[in-house]
Parts: sequence; C-alpha cells; structure tokens
Amino acid sequence: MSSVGAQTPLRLGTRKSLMAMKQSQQVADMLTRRTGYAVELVGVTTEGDVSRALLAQIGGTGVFVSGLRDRLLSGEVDFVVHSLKDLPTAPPEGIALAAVPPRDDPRDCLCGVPDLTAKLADLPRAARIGTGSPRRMAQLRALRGDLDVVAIRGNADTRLRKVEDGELDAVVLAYAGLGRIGRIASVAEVLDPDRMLPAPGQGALAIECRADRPDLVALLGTLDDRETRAAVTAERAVLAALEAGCSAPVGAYAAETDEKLYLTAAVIGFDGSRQIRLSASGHPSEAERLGRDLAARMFAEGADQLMGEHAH
Ligand SMILES: NCc1[nH]cc(CCC(=O)O)c1CC(=O)O
Repeated sequence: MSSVGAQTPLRLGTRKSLMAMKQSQQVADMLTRRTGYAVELVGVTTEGDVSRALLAQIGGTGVFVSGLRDRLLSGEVDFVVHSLKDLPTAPPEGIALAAVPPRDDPRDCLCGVPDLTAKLADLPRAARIGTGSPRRMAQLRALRGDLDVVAIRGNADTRLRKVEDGELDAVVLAYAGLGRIGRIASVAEVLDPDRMLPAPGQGALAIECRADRPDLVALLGTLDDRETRAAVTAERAVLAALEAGCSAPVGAYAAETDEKLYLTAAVIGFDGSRQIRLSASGHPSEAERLGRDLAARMFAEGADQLMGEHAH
C-alpha cells in the first residue's frame, strides 16, 4: 500500500460536470492551502454519465456515487468529493468519510427570469414551477396550492434554460449549487428553512477515501468541520431511520448555537396539505441519536403514510 508522499500529487477523482469540477477544485485548493500537498484532478466518466437509460433504470444519483467509489477501491484515484445530499445513507464497505468541510448556504431558492424581482408570492396564478424533487414539489404546493408544479430532470444549467426558453415560469434549485457554477445572478428569492426545509445534507460536501489508508484519512481530516459534520449527521440519521433516500419528500436541517444542536425535520404529503414537522435539540456529540429519535416521533405521527402518498 502506497503512502502519502509530498512529491507526487494526490489524485482527486471527479465527474466532469461543471458543478462536480468546481466543487472538486474548491476542495483541492483547500487541501493544498492547508497541507501543502499538490492535488491533480482526474476526470471520471461513470455509467450514469454514459447511459441516460441506465440512470433512469437504476434511479437517481447513486450511480454517480458508486462510479466514483469504484475508482477509489481500484486505486485509480486517492480521494473523491461528492455533494453530501446525493449520498445514500447506507455506509459504504471499505470507504471512509474522511471529511465534511464547512457547509455552504443550505437553502433552496426560486430562480426566475426575466423578472428577478418576482418572488414566489408575486407569480401569476397557476404559474409553472419546475423541480425534480418530491420534497420541493410538495413544499411548493403547501406554500401556493394554485401553482402548476412540473417534474423536470437535468443539471442546474438545463433547468435554468427551461425558464429562459419560456417553458417554465421558474425553477427551484439549491443555492449552494448555483454558487458553485456561477449562476447566483438567476436567483429571484432565497427560501428560508421555515418555508422550504432543505434536503438532509444540502450545501455540504463529502470527502471520501479508502478506509485502509489511515495516512490519507488523517490528511483529509484536516478539512473536517466539526459543526457541519454534527449537523449533517443528525439530518441524515432522520433520513436513514425513515428508510428514505434523496428522492423522498423529507426535509431536515440542523444547526448549532451555543454548543447545542437544533434539528427540524419534516415529511410532506403529496398535495402539501398535510405535513409532519418536528424539532428537537441536544448535544452535538449525540447528533445521530437526535436524528433517530426525531424520526421515531415522526413515524408515531404517521410519517409512513405521508411518504406513501408519493409512491405512485
Ligand atoms: N441532486 C442534484 C444536486 N446535488 C447537489 C446539488 C447542489 C448542491 C447541494 O445541494 O449541496 C444539486 C442540484 C440541486 O439540488 O439544485
């Protein structure tokens, strides 16, 4: 097993999409600044990038994640960076979550052109709003029952283009992702968590390497942010306990104040008219249990039934 050497650059495996390249470069720069190690980006094509049909069949982003992890396990690259919200909750065999760097803005936002002063409340009756996630769709219906919420796919650029082309009046996207691809100028309104609860882990990155490389785990660990890690641990514990994934109508957001972790999570029914939204707080060292206990309370109030409304 090779160990970390200062002379050869570390190989950071990344998908070739603009967002993936940008967030990988951001982590590479952080690591070099902090440790002096040079980092080289290695573009990786995953099955999800090659085959749209396969992506639809396997579903979601899991196929991108496992494509990158395969390159770690084969030794082709030393570490990888993912959007944390895209990671399945099951812990991967042989792979360590070496660091969760400080989180970017976790909120969702409304993106609309040409009138960037138009807030959600100003949109015309039955305006067409695009989003791919059941969580955002249901919360949009809860905020404005008259909206025509349209399911769309594709990366952020593709989605914004549907607004520019007049096919949609607006789209809802993650603020952090728009920042990474230089599209903050299309943000019309940032939606606070009390109106639109973000996806568990939204705005955070995950840095992974092989679990059998303690030298790398320690080196990458210098990028870990304790507060972000505690917050996303609590959020993802909710998702795991609900046995849900990134396409579930589940929002969760946690943040620390005065060494106390405050967690809010919600399951939203299909038409947005019903939701189960609960909060809890505790010590950051018990983040996992905080999330699990909150999910148990959500189950007790009927979370299963609301999630089931989306399964058609
Ligand atoms: N599922 C796609 C995805 N994965 C991560 C981001 C943006 C960055 C983030 O949320 O951390 C996005 C796009 C979006 O949801 O708008």
